[in-house]
Amino acid sequence: MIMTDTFYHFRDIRVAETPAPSPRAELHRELGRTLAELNEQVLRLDASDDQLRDYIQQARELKAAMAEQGQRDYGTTLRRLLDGEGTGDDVTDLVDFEILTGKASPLSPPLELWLEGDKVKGRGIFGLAFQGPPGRLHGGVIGLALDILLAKTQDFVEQIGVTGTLKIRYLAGTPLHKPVEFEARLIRMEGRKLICEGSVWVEGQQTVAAEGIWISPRGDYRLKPEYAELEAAIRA
Ligand SMILES: CCCCCCCCCCCC(=O)SCCNC(=O)CCNC(=O)[C@H](O)C(C)(C)COP(=O)(O)OP(=O)(O)OC[C@H]1O[C@@H](n2cnc3c(N)ncnc32)[C@H](O)[C@@H]1OP(=O)(O)O
Repeated sequence: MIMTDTFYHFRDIRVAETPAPSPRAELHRELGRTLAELNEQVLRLDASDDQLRDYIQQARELKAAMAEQGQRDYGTTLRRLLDGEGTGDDVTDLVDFEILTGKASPLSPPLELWLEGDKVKGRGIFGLAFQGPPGRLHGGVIGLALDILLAKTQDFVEQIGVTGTLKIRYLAGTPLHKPVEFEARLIRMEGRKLICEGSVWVEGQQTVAAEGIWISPRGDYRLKPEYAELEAAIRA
């Protein structure tokens, strides 16, 4: 574990964003990327039965070798963060393995998300593993991406809640292998409800529109003091 002078609290963590990764976190990202590439490679692999048996054996041996290392405990990491004593490695341990956005997850393109002014922005290139209709991104994967994108509007506010309602209108197919751009913003807050909207774009054409309602389990949503200037934008 890398020791640093900076400690993180769970509430400081932004969806899909981390501090600068440590060398260990960089290696996890490289391993995750390599496994994601392997996942693309395995699709309809044109190998003989003998070759496939050999790959199965190799994959089992790799899994067994990794299993001997064990896995760091999620609960312990989360506890340190909830106590405000999390390290940068604790943050990457949580954020980097999230589905779709985690930079060390083999289940991620990855989809990158960031805040820009009063908006959440995102970008990702999706491969064949994410295919729905031929050559197009699966609508359910788009739904997952929108769920994470819209959840990130909660970076602007105090409280973190769960998806209550997510309405999606698919306007056109979203192609694989091309940069897909995402955008979301806060519309308004009503007590424990946060209302937001998002969109998906490819080469300047909008392919998807979404509206969401997030529910805070306890406590009303309100803007973080550093985003107080959004008040005018979300009322406009
Ligand atoms: C520390 C680690 C944290 C970690 C948190 C990390 C979050 C990561 C999230 C990842 C994304 C997910 O996968 S989230 C997982 C998918 N979502 C879920 O599993 C949610 C399942 N549903 C629930 O748990 C519940 O139904 C809730 C919490 C959403 C609502 O229950 P409740 O708290 O009893 O709400 P209730 O009092 O009835 O209603 C409060 C207000 O919200 C409205 N409302 C209630 N439900 C909904 C709804 N589904 N859609 C729209 N609006 C709704 C009501 O009309 C009311 O409005 P008014 O009368 O006041 O106007």
